[in-house]
Amino acid sequence: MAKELTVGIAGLGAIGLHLARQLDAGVQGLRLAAVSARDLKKAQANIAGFKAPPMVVPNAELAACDIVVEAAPAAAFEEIASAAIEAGKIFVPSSVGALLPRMHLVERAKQTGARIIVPTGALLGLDAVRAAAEGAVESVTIETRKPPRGLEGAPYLKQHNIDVGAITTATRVFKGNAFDAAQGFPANVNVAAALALAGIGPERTMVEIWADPGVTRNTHTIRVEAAAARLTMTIENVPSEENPRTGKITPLSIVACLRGLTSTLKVGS
Ligand SMILES: NC(=O)C1=CN([C@@H]2O[C@H](COP(=O)(O)OP(=O)(O)OC[C@H]3O[C@@H](n4cnc5c(N)ncnc54)[C@H](O)[C@@H]3O)[C@@H](O)[C@H]2O)C=CC1
Ligand SMILES: O=C([O-])CC(=O)C(=O)O
Repeated sequence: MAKELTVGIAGLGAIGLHLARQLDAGVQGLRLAAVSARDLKKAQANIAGFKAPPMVVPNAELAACDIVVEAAPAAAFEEIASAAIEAGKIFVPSSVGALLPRMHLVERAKQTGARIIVPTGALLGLDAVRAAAEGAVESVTIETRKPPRGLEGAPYLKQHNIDVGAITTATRVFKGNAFDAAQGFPANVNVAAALALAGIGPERTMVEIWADPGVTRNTHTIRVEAAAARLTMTIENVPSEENPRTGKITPLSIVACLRGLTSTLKVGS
C-alpha cells in the first residue's frame, strides 16, 4: 500500500480552510498535519472542532510535511515556496501568478528534488492545453469576466485610476499578456498564469479582463488554436462567501489534485 502523505496548508481563507476541512473529513492517503496563518489565534479557533487538529506553525515549518499547499496572499508566496522547495517537498501553489516572475524556484527544485504541482484551480481544461502544447500551438487566449467587486484592489486598476465600483456596463479593464496580467492583478487572475504554464508561456498567452456588472459568476473562457485541435471552454465559478475573487471550485480542484498524488486510479493527464 502507498505510504500516507502529510499535508501542510499555508493560509486558512477561502481556499485553505475549505481544503483543511475536507482533508480532516478524510481523503485516502493524505493526512492534514500542519497549517500556518497570519492570525495564529484565529487559526487555532478555526481548527478547534477538527477530528484531528493539525499543528499551527510558522510558514517555514510547513516544509516538514510531504506536501505544502500555498493558499495565502501572493505577498507570502516566496517565503512559503522557498522553504518547501529547499526541503525537496511537493509544493502546490494557489497564488500561481506569483510563480511567473520566480521561475528560478523551478530551477532550484530540479536541484533539491522538490516538485511544483500547479492545480487547475479555478480554471478548466489544462489537460487538453498541455496535450495541445506537446505539438504546435498558434495561440492561447483567456477572457475573464468578473462582477466588478471581484476585481477590487488590483494594483493595475489603481495605477490606471479605474474605479470598478463605478462601472455600470461591461468594461474591458485589461488587455495584454499573462505575465503583465499576473503583475497587475495578483489576486484575481491566477487562472491566466496557470494557463500560461500549461501551454505556451506567459509572454505568448493573451489575456482580457472584463469588469462586468451583468455576471454573478467569475467566468473564464479559454481559446486554443493548435495544430492538433481547436479548443473553446468556459467555466462559470460561483464566488466564495469569504472572498468574492475566489471561485468555490478552487479548494475542490486542489483536493482533486492532491488525491491524484496518491490514488491508484487517476483520470486525466
Ligand atoms: N489558482 C487559482 O485558480 C486560484 C488562486 N487563488 C489565489 O489563492 C490565494 C489564496 O486565495 P483565498 O483563499 O481566496 O484568499 P483569502 O484571502 O480568502 O485567504 C488567505 C488567507 O491567508 C492568510 N494569510 C495572510 N497573510 C499570511 C501569511 N503571511 N502567511 C500565511 N497566511 C497568511 C489570511 O489571513 C487568509 O486567511 C490568493 O493568492 C488567490 O489570489 C484564488 C482563486 C483561484
Ligand atoms: O484566478 C483567480 O485568481 C481566481 C478566479 O478567477 C476564480 O476563482 O474564478
